[in-house]
Amino acid sequence: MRDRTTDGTSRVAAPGSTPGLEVARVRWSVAGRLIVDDVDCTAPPGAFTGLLGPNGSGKSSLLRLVAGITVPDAGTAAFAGTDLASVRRRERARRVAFVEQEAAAETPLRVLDAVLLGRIPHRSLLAGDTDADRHLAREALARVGMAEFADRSLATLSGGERQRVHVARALAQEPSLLLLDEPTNHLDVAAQLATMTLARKLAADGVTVLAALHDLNLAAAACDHVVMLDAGRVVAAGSVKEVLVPAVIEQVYGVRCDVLEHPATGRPVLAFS
Ligand SMILES: Nc1ncnc2c1ncn2[C@@H]1O[C@H](COP(=O)(O)OP(=O)(O)OP(=O)(O)O)[C@@H](O)[C@H]1O
Repeated sequence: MRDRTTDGTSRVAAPGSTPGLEVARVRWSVAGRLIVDDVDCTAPPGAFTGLLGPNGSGKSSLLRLVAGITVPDAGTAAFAGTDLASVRRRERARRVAFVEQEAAAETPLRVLDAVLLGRIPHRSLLAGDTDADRHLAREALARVGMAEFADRSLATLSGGERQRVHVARALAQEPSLLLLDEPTNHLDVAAQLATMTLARKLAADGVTVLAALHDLNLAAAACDHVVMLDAGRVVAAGSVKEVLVPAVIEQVYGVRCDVLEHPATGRPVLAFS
């Protein structure tokens, strides 16, 4: 598995018994504009990968291509060695969960029922929820700290609460590949840290997690692997220590930064100036 960057270098991704997500030569244009420009990148199996880059760099577009919501003009996204485009919709929904950045307008739905939607790919078409489904859905709500909201109407929740319910729905789906588009949006600092800890835990349990993130310090603190996009292209990929360096940050964001070491974790901390 390789990440190919614009300087032509490539890097072997972290070893794993089965390949995780492998995006190969993916291109996507809309209205005559190239948005995702020949992207090669990987999300190693059982790791938490951060997809980074400035506003408009193509993070959401790439996630939507991997999720199968949009179809690339060229290239493939394979998971565990299988081209996802060749997988039937229902099977794909069992394997891949996607939490979008801005959820669609909410229908009046009870929180627990919203989470139970994640179980649909796992049951036969006419069957209703089972006790096991409801148990899993409640467990998923508990994992995102929303257990006591099960009977509330989704429409009455705050942005951050709703965001966590969408993550719970993705967890109830029991995916092997979890795609998250800015999962810490709307969240306070404690909820942000809890979300990152959860992503790390899921990865440790074998889920391949790919999350678009804006906060470079959250990515530095939590990710195993990062991919930096700029103008639809991969400009750097690798470990946090390899990618989150002053030269890359300055090139991509046009800001100066120093990289310090976290006194407790030893991970990089970026100080911008
Ligand atoms: N359906 C579309 N029609 C036209 N332009 C689009 C469409 N989807 C995405 N774009 C454009 O593609 C570019 C990349 O958008 P995208 O949402 O993928 O970026 P992003 O990195 O996720 O940005 P942000 O960090 O601001 O969420 C933007 O300039 C956006 O306006």
